[in-house]
Amino acid sequence: MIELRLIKNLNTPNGKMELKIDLSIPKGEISTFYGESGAGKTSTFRMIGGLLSPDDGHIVANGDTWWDKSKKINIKPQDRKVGFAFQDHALFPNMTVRQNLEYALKNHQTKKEIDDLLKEMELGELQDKKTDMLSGGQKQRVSLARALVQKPSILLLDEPLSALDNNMRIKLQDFILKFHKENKCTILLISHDIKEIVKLSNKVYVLGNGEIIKSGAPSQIFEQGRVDIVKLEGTIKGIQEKGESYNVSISIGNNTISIPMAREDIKGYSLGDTILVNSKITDTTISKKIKK
Ligand SMILES: Nc1ncnc2c1ncn2[C@@H]1O[C@H](COP(=O)(O)OP(=O)(O)OP(=O)(O)O)[C@@H](O)[C@H]1O
Repeated sequence: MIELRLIKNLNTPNGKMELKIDLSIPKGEISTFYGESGAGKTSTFRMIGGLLSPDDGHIVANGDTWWDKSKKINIKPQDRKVGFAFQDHALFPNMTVRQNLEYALKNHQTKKEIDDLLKEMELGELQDKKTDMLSGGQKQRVSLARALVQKPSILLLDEPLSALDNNMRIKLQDFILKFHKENKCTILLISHDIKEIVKLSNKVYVLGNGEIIKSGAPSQIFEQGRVDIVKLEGTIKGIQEKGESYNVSISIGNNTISIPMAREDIKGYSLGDTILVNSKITDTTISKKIKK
């Protein structure tokens, strides 16, 4: 659990904005911050990471106080058990990809952990390249890899996949889910991509003008806006007869949704099938996945 009570006066192009966050973020989940540009998402993450000082409040992460105005506590960024991938990447430009990752290794960790990460994130071929030679998307992948090296219990990911092509983006979304499952860490994500948010998040906090204006499960948040969610890949986890129709539960990344289906529509589908979930969350159908 991360307890956040943050007050910070920010200077925006439209004048002063008071960022005011009062939240308890559940442990072990993926929670996403979503909202208009300039709402204060990155500033919130920078305060959790210790890169920006709040004006008032406290930050308590899994029982450890990282910052508390009244108790005069301010733990250094490197002593907070947090990994972060920020939009500016903050890589060492004159070091290679591998050296950037090795720099983050803790004493007890072995170089094999870097090898595994390079392989999983398809960075092997780039490992000896200096990071200032890389494209924006490649830098973004290195920055994400570096955040994961120490297997931190809390990860702050500020639009970690925004510069990637669709294929790589989907691969790394799956990798983030796998990493989350294996390490049981708490992930805080900033994303503008609704498909990505629905796939990855347990909970969404919508930030507007420095305050949380809405929070809930992704389906609740995006249902209200009737946002198109086209073609998300899922797996059939359950088919339950309910009178004349069926309830089909489908896992999509970190979420499970349940949709009603008529007897004739369910023919040809079985447990474990990988399917595509089409259209709006509020009006969902499924279709066969075409094998490439
Ligand atoms: N150290 C600071 N002191 C004062 N104001 C700041 C500081 N850092 C950022 N700001 C201002 O705070 C506002 C919110 O910025 P922030 O980057 O947190 O928003 P955001 O929601 O992450 O936006 P985006 O989605 O565009 O990244 C901006 O107008 C920014 O100029």
